Amino acid sequence: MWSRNLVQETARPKWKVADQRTKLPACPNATTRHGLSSYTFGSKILRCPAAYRPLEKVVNGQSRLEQPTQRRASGYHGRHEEASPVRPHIVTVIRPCGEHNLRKISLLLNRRAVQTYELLMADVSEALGFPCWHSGRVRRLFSPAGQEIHSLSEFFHFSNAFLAFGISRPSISEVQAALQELYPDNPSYCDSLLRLWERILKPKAAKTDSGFHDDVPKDDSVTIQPKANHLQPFRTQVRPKDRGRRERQRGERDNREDRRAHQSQAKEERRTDKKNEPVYCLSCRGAGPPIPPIVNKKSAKLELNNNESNTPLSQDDIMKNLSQIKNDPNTLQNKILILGAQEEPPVEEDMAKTEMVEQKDLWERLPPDGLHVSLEEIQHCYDIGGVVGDGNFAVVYECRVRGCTQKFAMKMVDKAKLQGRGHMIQNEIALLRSLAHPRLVQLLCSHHTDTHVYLLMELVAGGDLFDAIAKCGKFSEPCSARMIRDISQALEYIHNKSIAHRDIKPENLLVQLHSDGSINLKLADFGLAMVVTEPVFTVCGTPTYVAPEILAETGYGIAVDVWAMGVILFVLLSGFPPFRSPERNQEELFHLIQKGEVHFLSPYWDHVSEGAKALISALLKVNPSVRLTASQTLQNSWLLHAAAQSDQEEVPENSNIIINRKDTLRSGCRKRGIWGNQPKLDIKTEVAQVAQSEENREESTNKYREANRNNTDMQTPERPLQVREINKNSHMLEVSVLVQKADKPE
Ligand SMILES: Nc1ncnc2c1ncn2[C@@H]1O[C@H](COP(=O)(O)OP(=O)(O)OP(=O)(O)O)[C@@H](O)[C@H]1O
Repeated sequence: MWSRNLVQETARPKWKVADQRTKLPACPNATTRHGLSSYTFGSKILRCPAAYRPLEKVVNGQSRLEQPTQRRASGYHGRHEEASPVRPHIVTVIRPCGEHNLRKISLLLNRRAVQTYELLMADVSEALGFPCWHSGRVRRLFSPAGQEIHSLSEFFHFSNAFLAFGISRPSISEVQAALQELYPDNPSYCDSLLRLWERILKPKAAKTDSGFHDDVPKDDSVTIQPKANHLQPFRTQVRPKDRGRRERQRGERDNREDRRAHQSQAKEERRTDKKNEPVYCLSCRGAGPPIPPIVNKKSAKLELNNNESNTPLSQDDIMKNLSQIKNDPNTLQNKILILGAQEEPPVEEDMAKTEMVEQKDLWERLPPDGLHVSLEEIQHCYDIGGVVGDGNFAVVYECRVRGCTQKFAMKMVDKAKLQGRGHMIQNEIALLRSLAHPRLVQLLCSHHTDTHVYLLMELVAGGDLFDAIAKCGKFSEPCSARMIRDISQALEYIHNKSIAHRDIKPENLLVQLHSDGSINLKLADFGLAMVVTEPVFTVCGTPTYVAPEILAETGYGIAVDVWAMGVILFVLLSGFPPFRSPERNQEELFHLIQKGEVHFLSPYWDHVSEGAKALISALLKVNPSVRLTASQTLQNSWLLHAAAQSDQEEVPENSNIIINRKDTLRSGCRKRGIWGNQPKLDIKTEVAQVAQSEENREESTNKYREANRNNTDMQTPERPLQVREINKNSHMLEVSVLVQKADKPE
């Protein structure tokens, strides 16, 4: 059993899902399973044949409820009964979307972390690609034999496979396709299940509402609130008493259309705005004082120097100055001044001073920090600009305090999306308030309205490391060393406070661009961070970066962050992660992580120094007690040497670090954490295939260096990646993205 007092959990673990969208051919067959991945739990799936046997091997008829519970003979996993409903549990969910499309996911579920059935449904839906606001979101779950699931206990006892449906009635062929996907090797079992479904789906003029609506288009493009009255046969006709509701919904739809029209009009007007004018929401424009022109990012620097000199000060010096002139550097005003000082473009001094006076007054007009405010107050105080990033729970916008010239990031968290995970954002706010370090994204203040939580943060304008890797493919040793130094500094700081971030990954590392073209990383997203005082057992994180001790459930601590940093260093230098499953099978991936064997494959690693490889090996030690710490990493000789080299290097003007975020944002591949650029495990074949292109790249690299020396414009060849869209023509599926090794350098 889980030891309750050992679980020091403050944040609900995230369920991370591999990409699982499949387009079935007209006649589904075994090949349709290609590319699907499952969430499994290391080698444990292999050790528990009764409860977790692979879906394909399920034999006729019995659900898990009917199967006798088998005790495992070995007792290998002491803390759970293998069939215990509280044990981490792997389930597969299939959502038919039309006759030839379906979406399939496999999830590793930690029963203890699931709080309500509604939350479970929302998470499953989100994992399938239907967020809670989406009309196609999952409304009903069924076992393969057609029993509807109504509660958490049913969900965790019933089956390890489910069919998910939206509001519209599924057709028998959709169900058939889903069953064939679940049990491709067992057609007779599929047939017997299908007979049950035929009975369930048979249209009857029943008196009760089945919860499915036959008048809804199959593509779920219309939002209709579900009416769940379960265990009833599906109904073909709409009850008269539903009409009022439908009309209301139609009214809502009209409103939405109005809103959309308004938005597109606003967009159009923005487009015609003068070049260089900041883009702000037109609807908010009238609400506050007029926006002064964008000037004087240097102003804060001058003021903070206390007019003693015009030379830029480091942030540390500014902090010192601030405390000397009796100001508390942790006040909101000074945090913002300090951040302002980090921005570069020089402007006229006088204007700068005037602006500073304005800015100082402005902070008093901000809504109270940490308190509940109205939307009007938010609109009155802030100008919200364009989107700079989005995550599972939040959208981050560029913003300004009205009347102030400095740009910030406003992270808006939709409370509806949190669904019982409100403590995650509270946790993030509480931790960020207690932290202040140049390698961490700074929280300035927070507000909440009835519907949203607003976090005013330092704006880190260079995108995140995920996008940078997707753009550049891989990085030089000096550049990688510099980034790892930044991450280590951030980790050293939080680990000294016993805080584990628990979600170190490129998406959470923001790229700060300096005027000289150099970059630094800043650590963001503390949603899973926690103070670790004793071993933690909660399974969370992102598969590629998850540490073996998390998977082993032996208790973990801050060392999990260092493991993830080791994975990142590997990715930075090679462009693909150290532990990969060619079939995107999480079971295999977790097995490899727990084995912890790192292979530096030729030719990818041939040109990487032994020092870099040694550091990776020292960071990716399976045993956390012999793994390097963040402080030790900072003392590593390769890191010191290579990072110093990077500090001295001139950054080429055509450095490719500034990336077009649209590709990755739109595709959603960053959300799903896809590493499409991983080489297949059959490396011999691959080596043969890429040998030629490697030669080409070598040649091209030389040309690039030459071009740099001559200062001519040329794109970096160090971009072995191409973004390729698949399923482009299917309106049912969102665009999936594969990042592939290019045959030739660009
Ligand atoms: N201060 C910032 N400045 C610029 N961009 C930011 C900032 N904070 C976040 N972003 C961008 O927004 C994205 C989403 O932010 P964040 O990771 O905090 O959201 P989330 O919903 O909590 O994420 P997750 O899905 O990991 O829980 C980031 O990946 C990053 O690209």
